[in-house]
Amino acid sequence: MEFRKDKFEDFYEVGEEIGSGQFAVVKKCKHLKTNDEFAAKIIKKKRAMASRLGVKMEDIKKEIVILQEMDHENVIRIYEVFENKTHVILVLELVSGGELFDFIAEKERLSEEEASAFVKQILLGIKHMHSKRIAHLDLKPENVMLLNKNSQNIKLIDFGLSRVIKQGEFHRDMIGTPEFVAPEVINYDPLSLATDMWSIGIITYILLSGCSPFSGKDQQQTYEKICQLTYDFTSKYFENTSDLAKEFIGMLLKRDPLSRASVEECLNHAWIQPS
Ligand SMILES: Cc1ccc2c(c1)c1c3c(c(C)cc1n2CCCN)C(=O)NC3=O
Repeated sequence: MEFRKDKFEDFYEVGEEIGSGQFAVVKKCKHLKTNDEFAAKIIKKKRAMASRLGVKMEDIKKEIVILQEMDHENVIRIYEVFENKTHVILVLELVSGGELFDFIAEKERLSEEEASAFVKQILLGIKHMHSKRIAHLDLKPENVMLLNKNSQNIKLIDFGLSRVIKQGEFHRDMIGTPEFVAPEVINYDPLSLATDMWSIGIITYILLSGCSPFSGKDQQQTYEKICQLTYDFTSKYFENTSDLAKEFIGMLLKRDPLSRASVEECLNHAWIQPS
């Protein structure tokens, strides 16, 4: 797989930084010829084998291959890739609505109709990924972006941890964000497409209540709560939540990955907006 070796700045005007991670920053950029705006994810290449800084080219290529396979309105698109001595630059579709995380924070909680509409869009994006045997493995409100302010349209981003899960094959990997990882991640048991379904259960719980079912005072306590599956709907925020919504969450927050609802079963569940 070859990437453009031209100088990125000769074709794009680099704008403000809009995000940053361990070895990558995301900046707005403008295509000089067309004036179209994009998001540039600038990933630092790992220089030497011994170095801990940067991302291995094979992992960068895995993310790019997964992005190039995506073709769905609820999944962010990749347009082109530049590479220089020190970095790889992914030119990605820009969304301007910000993170679902911030949207929830501002609104405190959402109505069940709003929550169900968001969850449906996440399910449609995940259905597309799972249809290609790709698990996201880092689903959380920070990785669900709104197309624009106050729109119900969302796009899934950040496939740095995504994996192709071949039929019957399992991956073991300690990845993801503590609050959103499924028990099998903590127990180093096989990961699968069902690992994403657990995270969708967590996201739904947060959309409806504003609180996170397993978050503890530290990572250790969070992991314990996840493995003991100690969650409930007693929080005052669930007083007016329908049994249908609780049933939907209940069919996802199951310890055994094989007993969790699939993305199709979720889309057919009565709580998901018919439309
Ligand atoms: C308006 C805005 C603000 C922050 C953004 C983005 C867009 C954004 C984007 C992307 C990524 C990987 C991260 C992004 N971030 C960083 C935060 C993501 N959790 C992306 O692929 N397209 C974006 O618009």
